[in-house]
Amino acid sequence: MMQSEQPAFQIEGDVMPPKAGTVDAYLADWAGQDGARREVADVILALLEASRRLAGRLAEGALPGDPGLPAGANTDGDTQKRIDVASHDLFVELLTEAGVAIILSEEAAAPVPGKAGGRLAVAVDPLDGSSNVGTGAPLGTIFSILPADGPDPFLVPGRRQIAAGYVSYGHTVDLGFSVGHGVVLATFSPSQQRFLITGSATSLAGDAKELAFNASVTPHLQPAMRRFVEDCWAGKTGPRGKSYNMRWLGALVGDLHRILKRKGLFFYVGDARPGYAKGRLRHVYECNPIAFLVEQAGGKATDGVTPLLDLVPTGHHARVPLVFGAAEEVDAVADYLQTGTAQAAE
Ligand SMILES: O=P(O)(O)OC[C@H]1O[C@](O)(COP(=O)(O)O)[C@@H](O)[C@@H]1O
Ligand SMILES: [Mg+2]
Ligand SMILES: [Mg+2]
Repeated sequence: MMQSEQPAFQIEGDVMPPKAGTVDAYLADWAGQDGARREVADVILALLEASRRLAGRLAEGALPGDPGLPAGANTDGDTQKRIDVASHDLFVELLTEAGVAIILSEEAAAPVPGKAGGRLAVAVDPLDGSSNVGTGAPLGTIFSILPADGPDPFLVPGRRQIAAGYVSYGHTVDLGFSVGHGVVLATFSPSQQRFLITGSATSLAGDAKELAFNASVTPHLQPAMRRFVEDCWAGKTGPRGKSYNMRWLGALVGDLHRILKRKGLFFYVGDARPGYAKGRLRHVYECNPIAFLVEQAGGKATDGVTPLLDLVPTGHHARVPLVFGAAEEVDAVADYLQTGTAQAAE
């Protein structure tokens, strides 16, 4: 697992705005003759191939056999479904083939060794939102690519990520990824069996008017967060001065994709329910890639106050509170949490 004898894995270069075409062509252009970039591109292509196969299986639903049948439990105590386990196996197999040294997945207690001598580590939530399986609502895959070095490649600040991305399995199969030059968006074309670039993420530099959070936890939120929510719902004449709408898909990747397309604010912070002191979402393979993508789109991602990418995960499956989206909304949450009052609102 430790590749400390290897040279540091560095990716540098100019910004390359996406242009129409396939993701394969974009990555080939981006990588050029650069060996390190080529390795990253190959890993992203392996992730996309796994996603393509997973999307095909998801589209068949229960016709060949119910993918939602229970198959065990993961380290977080979540019930695993057959499709959780199958998607884990698929991603580990293709990532190992692509030369990844070590893989951290939501569905395995410890990181899984991949290819000996590989220089990259991948953290992945192979199937996000799996409580949606069988309902037709969106599901997702989310991934983070890191250098496979140091005592533990995953227990490092998220700023060390080289690339991150997701695939959202909704009525379209959508990809968002970043190699550190903005967020490229693409949609899978079933007729061409390729991801085709559709553009880049909407700028998240300003404000937004859509909230995404599990509203059923409102009574358990700490007072400052409850006040934030109440002030948002108070609308134009309330302290936040505008009307908010609510969207919650129950799949983080789906909410992320919507926010990258048309802005918004997502939060899953700590609450008073047993086991939820740090929310529900896992630092390494859910929150870090999201923070990387959101910052690349001009937005912010914090644990409520501190930029998430500056924090060191306390364990492979550790949870962390997550607030992300349009920069001004994320700042407003931090103001409420720090002052405990509505004086955050202008
Ligand atoms: O409905 P809940 O339990 O509050 O949590 C929903 C959240 O949990 C998740 O389903 C966790 O991800 P997994 O399905 O990969 O465990 C997120 O996608 C979603 O945002
Ligand atoms: Mg998840
Ligand atoms: Mg999952």
